[in-house]
Amino acid sequence: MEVLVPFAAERPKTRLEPVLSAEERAAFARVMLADVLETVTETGHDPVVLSTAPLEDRAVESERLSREPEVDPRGTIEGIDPQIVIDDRSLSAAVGGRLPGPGDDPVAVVMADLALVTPVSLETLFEPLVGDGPRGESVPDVVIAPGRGGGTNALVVDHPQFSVDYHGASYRDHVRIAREAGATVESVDSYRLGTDVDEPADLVEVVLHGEGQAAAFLDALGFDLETGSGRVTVARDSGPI
Ligand SMILES: Nc1nc2c(ncn2[C@@H]2O[C@H](COP(=O)(O)OP(=O)(O)OP(=O)(O)O)[C@@H](O)[C@H]2O)c(=O)[nH]1
Ligand SMILES: C[C@H](OP(=O)(O)O)C(=O)O
Repeated sequence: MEVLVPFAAERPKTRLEPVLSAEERAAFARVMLADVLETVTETGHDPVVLSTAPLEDRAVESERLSREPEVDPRGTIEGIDPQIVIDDRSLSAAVGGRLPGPGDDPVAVVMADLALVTPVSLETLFEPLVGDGPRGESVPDVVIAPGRGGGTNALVVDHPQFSVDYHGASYRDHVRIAREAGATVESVDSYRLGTDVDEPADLVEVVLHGEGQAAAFLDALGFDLETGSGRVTVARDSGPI
């Protein structure tokens, strides 16, 4: 099964602008990508990065980041060597171009900003379609991991008529598209798969529960929890550089 990891290499993570500089956002996106690629590999699948631009071109020259020996701002993916496909079309067009046709193997799509993803959580996505359990009529054609806020954080597709329409309330759109295509859908109930890192508030989850390079990256930049009478937030020990 092909596991696609879409990646916006240019100007990524704009919604983190209140807490990270443009260079830090680019580096953080790369580090989260590295965590996702490592996790996909640990499940026994070979990830394919579907990137808007070559990754080599994204220089990261942050003075502060270069002073952090613990953190590689490009993300360490030693020994993984993922296939990288460049496609500068929109997200939906690029992913849609690689979905399975009649008779093809299933294709999975796992977003690059799932900084909490673990092999166990990813298996809950893969299991219904490509797991070792008994095959039967209950095997779904499409498995979806919804993201908080209406998005689609991960998918496995085994139906030739299914298509993608990302952005907005794409979870609802994908359920509708599947039904209209005559495909059966299963939804995955997972905190880790449901947590994509879009906004400053999402960094709380990474600081609290992250186990990979993304959590180490935030720690190196001085992020920590800020607790008070209201909801927990994050703060960093200096402003963006
Ligand atoms: N290949 C490809 N991947 C994309 C594109 N847009 C977003 N992605 C990836 O899709 C996933 C979800 O992206 P979003 O959170 O919607 O967008 P983002 O660019 O990461 O962040 P924002 O700028 O804050 O919207 C991430 O893995 C992105 O890297 C695109 O146009 N092409
Ligand atoms: C791509 C988009 O991601 P979000 O903006 O919801 O993180 C979606 O899941 O449709």
